[in-house]
Amino acid sequence: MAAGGEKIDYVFKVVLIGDSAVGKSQILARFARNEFSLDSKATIGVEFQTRTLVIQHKSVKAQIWDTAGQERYRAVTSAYYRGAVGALLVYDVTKRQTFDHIPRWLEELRSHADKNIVIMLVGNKTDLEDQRAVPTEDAKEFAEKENLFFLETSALEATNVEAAFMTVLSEIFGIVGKRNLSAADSQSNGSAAAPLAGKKIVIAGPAQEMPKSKTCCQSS
Ligand SMILES: Nc1nc2c(ncn2[C@@H]2O[C@H](COP(=O)(O)OP(=O)(O)OP(=O)(O)O)[C@@H](O)[C@H]2O)c(=O)[nH]1
Repeated sequence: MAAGGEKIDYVFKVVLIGDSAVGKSQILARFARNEFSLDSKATIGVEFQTRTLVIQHKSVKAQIWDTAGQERYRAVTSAYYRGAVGALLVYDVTKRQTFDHIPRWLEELRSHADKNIVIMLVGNKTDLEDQRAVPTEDAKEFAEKENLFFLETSALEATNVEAAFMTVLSEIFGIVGKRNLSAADSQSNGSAAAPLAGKKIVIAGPAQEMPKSKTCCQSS
């Protein structure tokens, strides 16, 4: 649930990548609005949606970016990955080719995104079990080898979509939390975020910490 809409502690940018028609837009629709559409149109360019959640009493705005799997509709790659702290690398469990292309997507991700980006491999459309072409074990093995999180989902049945995002966001939260702790340790005045106060969100490094707003600090 959104934390009242007024106070955001963190904004985490997460990108969705994978071949066309694996279900990226529907995974996003399920997570952001709890919606699903069977006649989903191919994405052209880039879109994003947000959802605000609470993780360990902090309000986290997940900004999820979705782009076209089709090469001709893809936007400038480096801009898409800039500032991303998490990624869902999606294939369709009923289409072997979409899984075979995963190493290419991973390579693109690793060459454009921050090296500490948290990556989740996602096998979507598990509701079509009778058409399965990618055994769970194959994907699990690949994920272990490449050090990725792994889950199978169904955007249609709302299976594991929440878990996929929550795993990535919680992991990012853990990393950012640790980093902020060490930043506070190294600054004797402990005011690491103070120079940003009152300004717009600054995309600096892989994660963004929101400055505390006036409303937040006066009322608390
Ligand atoms: N059965 C089933 N169909 C799904 C699921 N997720 C998506 N689809 C369908 O698969 C088709 C493609 O879904 P999209 O979400 O548009 O795929 P995409 O990866 O965003 O495609 P691009 O925008 O071209 O990159 C649509 O017809 C969806 O309704 C799922 O979990 N189960």
